[in-house]
Amino acid sequence: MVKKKSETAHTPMMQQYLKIKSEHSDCLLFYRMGDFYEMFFEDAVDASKILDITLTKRGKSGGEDIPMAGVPWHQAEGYLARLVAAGKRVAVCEQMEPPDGSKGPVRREVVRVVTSGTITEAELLDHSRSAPLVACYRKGEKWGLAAVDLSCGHWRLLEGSGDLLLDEQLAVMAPAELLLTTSDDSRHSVPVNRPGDWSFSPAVAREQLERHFGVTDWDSLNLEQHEAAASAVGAVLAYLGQTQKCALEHLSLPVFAEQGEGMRIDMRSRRNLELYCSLNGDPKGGLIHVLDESKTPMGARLLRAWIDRPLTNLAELNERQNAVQSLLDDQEALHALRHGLSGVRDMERMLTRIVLNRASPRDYRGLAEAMVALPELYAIIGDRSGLFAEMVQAMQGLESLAEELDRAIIEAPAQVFRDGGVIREGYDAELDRLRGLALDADAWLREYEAKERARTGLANLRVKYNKVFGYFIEISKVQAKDAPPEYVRKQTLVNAERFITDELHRFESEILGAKDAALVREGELIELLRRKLCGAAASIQKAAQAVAKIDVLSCFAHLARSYRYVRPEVHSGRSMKLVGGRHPVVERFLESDEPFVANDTHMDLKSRRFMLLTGPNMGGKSTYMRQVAWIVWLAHTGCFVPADEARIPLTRRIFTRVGAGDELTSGRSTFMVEMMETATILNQLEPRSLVIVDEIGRGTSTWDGLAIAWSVAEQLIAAPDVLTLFATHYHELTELPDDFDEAFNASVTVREWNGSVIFMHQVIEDAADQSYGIAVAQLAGLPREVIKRAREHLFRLEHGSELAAESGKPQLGLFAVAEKRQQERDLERLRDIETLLSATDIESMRPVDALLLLDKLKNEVDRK
Ligand SMILES: Nc1ncnc2c1ncn2[C@@H]1O[C@H](COP(=O)(O)OP(=O)(O)OP(=O)(O)O)[C@@H](O)[C@H]1O
Repeated sequence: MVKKKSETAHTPMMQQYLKIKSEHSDCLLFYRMGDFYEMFFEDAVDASKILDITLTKRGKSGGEDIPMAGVPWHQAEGYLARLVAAGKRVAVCEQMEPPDGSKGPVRREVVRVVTSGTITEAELLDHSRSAPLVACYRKGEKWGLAAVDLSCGHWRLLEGSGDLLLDEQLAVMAPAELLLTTSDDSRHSVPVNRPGDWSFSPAVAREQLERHFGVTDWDSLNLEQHEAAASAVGAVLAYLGQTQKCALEHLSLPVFAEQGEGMRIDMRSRRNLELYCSLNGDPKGGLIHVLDESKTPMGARLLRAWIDRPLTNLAELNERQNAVQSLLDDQEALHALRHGLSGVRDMERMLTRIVLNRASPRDYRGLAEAMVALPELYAIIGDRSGLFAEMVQAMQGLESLAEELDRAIIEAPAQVFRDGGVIREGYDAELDRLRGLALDADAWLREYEAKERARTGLANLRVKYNKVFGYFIEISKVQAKDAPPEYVRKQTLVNAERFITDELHRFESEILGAKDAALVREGELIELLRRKLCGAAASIQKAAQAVAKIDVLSCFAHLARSYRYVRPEVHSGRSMKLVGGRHPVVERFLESDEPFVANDTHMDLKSRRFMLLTGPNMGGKSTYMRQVAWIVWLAHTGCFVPADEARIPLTRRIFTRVGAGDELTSGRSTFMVEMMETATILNQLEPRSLVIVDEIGRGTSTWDGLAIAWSVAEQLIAAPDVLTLFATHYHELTELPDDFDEAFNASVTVREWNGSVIFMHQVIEDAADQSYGIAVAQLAGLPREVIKRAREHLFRLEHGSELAAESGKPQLGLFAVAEKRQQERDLERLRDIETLLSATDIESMRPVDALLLLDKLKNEVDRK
């Protein structure tokens, strides 16, 4: 702990620092001093460790050195990123006036608090995903969420009830920062802030909306009926007010749109299906990576959002599919669109930085280029109807602003405004004049010199410049006496006299001031442009969203064309027909000499609602089941699907239980995770669910495992309106179709050749004949001795009863063993009850003890 001396003993600057720091005690303070942001005391010590920068000292406090560390202002972004990533909040304190040596320290103010949910700098953000600030308001079971992506200006408001749905929605939103009320003690892995319960209120939302957006028509936001969401909006806006301290014109209005539920897929299933990354954490193995062939950052983010939140509204889905089809049918337009899109940079985030006054000259240039590209894009789209009509409309009307911005900003501006030169020549006459003044100074001086020589007749009159006197006229000693009276003598040298004139003086102040004046003029022009852009912010955001949509739709069309995806027919019936289905990720990563084997899937609610999939390890069961899940999922996003033909029932939920790794860090074993996933499925099943179960009951004894798998399978078969694909290594389960008409067997084929196995990856409608586990183990390189011994054991186990009959010892069948164990356990329990009762003296018992005993006995019985 660094001791602080009383404030009066500090320099005025340090007093100012301490005052500002005390107002932002929960933040690290970036205190602007000239070209650096300096940090002092503990902030300096912390930052020097996190950023690996030198810790120095400046002045003393209580007799001890004050630690200091600093970062150059023009490199602040990278340092901010690292501090925020390390969980810090940083208050950025700027000099609010030019330094003036005569008075005390210059006025400084905190202009912004950087937190993980309020970052806007390109370097600190992943272009392909949004990182929203989310406020969560809870009242009993009910909750409201308000998510705002400050860097793009989008809102998303949700309401619902129950923790399960809330956790699911929060996980999909993936907030960068969460705002909670003080009573909300839920645990989260993202930074949490509690901005004060007062701010979670519709009244605050109203007041803030009026202040920031001039909104008085509260009804238009549809928040009146959604108090929980409105309360969350209040918290977000109040927090942004506290941390951003500037206008937020780029934010769209927080309108509560009835989103309908959409398809629900819990976070575990998303992980199991490898949506964002492969199970081993590699993003390249995730579906998003494989599908994201978008051209713009806005497109990449929207693609993720569409895949993240599949639709269950058939009309909306159809609109998307129609748009994709229309581009697929017009290759020329598709090619031209994708070409046009590739030059469009991140309009949304550049605009945000411009509105928040944090932009670099390159943001202005980038936005100019993006806006200039819009007419070309809507010209290609032409008069297509449906979704396209809306998009074209959103992109129109910005032409003159785009033209002006393009005319104003040079082609390749510098990273910072400091040295000027950002505005093009010819854009502003006054700027051109000021710049011209500086440039033409030499010519003017030569002209002036010639004019004065001619006027005075002094042949050796010279106009010169030095740093001490500035511009002056020098005349040799001999001729100096003939200098005209308006020449004012400034200095006498051995051989010459130096003079100044009013005209020269005026010129000098103009020249010396011209550069500064040009910079100031440029600043004014940029500010004017900025205001115009702020005024058009909502339209530009809409245009950016239209660009994002065009990008995603053309990406879908491109995927369909490049990888042979077909348009799925999503229908309100219950049957599924996939012909030649493929796994979108696996098919891309296979070596070229190893083609992906396409497979069909036919399911319906009557006789084919439960597929029991058996077959050897490595046979392709997991791949097959995931491919079915992916095709169903993608079909609900508007994306075409990897198959030759696809007819898919409208699906409301996808559940998966897929061989998870241990979640040791969360203190759960493999078996525990398996059971939790299974419980989630069985407890939440609802009509129109698709269930994928890839192995169940492996982490425990064979008997327990088989018994659990069997009863889970029965439950799934009985569930109304649910389609299930169930892979297992328990061959005993292949008997299920004998007992249930709704179930059928399928297996992945394998061939034996020269004592080895060859995986055919073909799914056929039959149970697997054997398991090939030992053959796969041999392929994996298990020592020969172990394989040999395993074969002997296998033979003994498989022929156990025959061997036993031969040896005279009785052998029990699978269920006979389980039954015998159960009997033994029952007997044991009965003995426990007997012992308890015989040790009881009823005579001496108080009524309450009798009741307690009864309760104990009942528990024993219930345990059964
Ligand atoms: N249809 C297919 N066409 C081509 N290769 C495939 C196909 N399906 C699977 N494969 C290949 O086989 C490998 C193993 O497949 P998968 O993991 O699906 O087998 P599995 O039967 O689930 O095995 P296990 O029971 O051990 O989990 C995959 O990584 C893939 O390389």
